[in-house]
Amino acid sequence: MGLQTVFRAVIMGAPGSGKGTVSSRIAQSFVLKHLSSGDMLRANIEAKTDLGLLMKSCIDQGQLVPDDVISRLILSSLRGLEQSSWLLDGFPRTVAQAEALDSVYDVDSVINLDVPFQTIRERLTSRWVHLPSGRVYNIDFNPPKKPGLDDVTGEPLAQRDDDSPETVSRRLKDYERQTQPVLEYYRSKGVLETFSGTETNKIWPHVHAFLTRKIPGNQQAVGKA
Ligand SMILES: Nc1nc2c(ncn2[C@@H]2O[C@H](COP(=O)(O)OP(=O)(O)O)[C@@H](O)[C@H]2O)c(=O)[nH]1
Ligand SMILES: Nc1ncnc2c1ncn2[C@@H]1O[C@H](COP(=O)(O)OP(=O)(O)O)[C@@H](O)[C@H]1O
Repeated sequence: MGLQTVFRAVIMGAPGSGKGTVSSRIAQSFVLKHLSSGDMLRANIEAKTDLGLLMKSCIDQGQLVPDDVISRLILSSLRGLEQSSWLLDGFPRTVAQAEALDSVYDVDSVINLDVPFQTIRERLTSRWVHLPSGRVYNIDFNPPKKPGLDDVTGEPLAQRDDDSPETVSRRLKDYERQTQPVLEYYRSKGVLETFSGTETNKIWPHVHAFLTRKIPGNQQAVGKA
């Protein structure tokens, strides 16, 4: 073991709690690889891969995809990243997934974004995404520079099929039933760190301070906070 080691983290929170938004800030401030399960699944749908075609209706309806499918996808993406720090966003979402991850890697920290469901319902109906990159916008919070277009590529933004109010309700219910037990799982391992609030801009400084303590100095991007 060298002096500097890698840092392996998971970011958790209900759909719409800000995982993607906070993850992109983390990826700007620290040297680590951000892997989003939702982005990977949507990329498969866009590219019409066998996996994407198989999973599309499941995802559009707001249902979780089967544990073995997502576990295989994520664990294979982590292969080759043994020497890198990483942040998993959207995985694990069930205890079975957490156990699958655990069988291969120890997780150093789990960042839990705790945001009231009412706040989330309001946010998700005004979420717009650039599907190819996963960049996420919000009409109120972080609107694109040009309405309806991605800031970087200028390509059109889309609303997610699973962000309709009914589907959001279903996703929040599934979150309580299937994902909250994962928080207990990590709490019992002593790696859970919860950040509560209704605004990402207020939560973010606490996440940043926490990671600054946790992440080896050579993996902190200079001049960015
Ligand atoms: N109004 C408001 N919207 C936010 C805030 N933080 C994130 N959002 C938006 O809420 C939506 C959900 O955030 P996202 O990061 O995609 O959450 P995820 O589903 O947990 O990955 C997106 O449209 C974000 O732009 C906030 O503090 N206030
Ligand atoms: N770990 C996972 N297990 C099962 N399904 C997943 C997982 N990650 C993503 N999905 C599928 O992709 C959808 C979108 O996920 P994600 O982009 O993380 O959205 P959000 O956090 O906004 O719910 C989920 O509703 C689910 O259908």
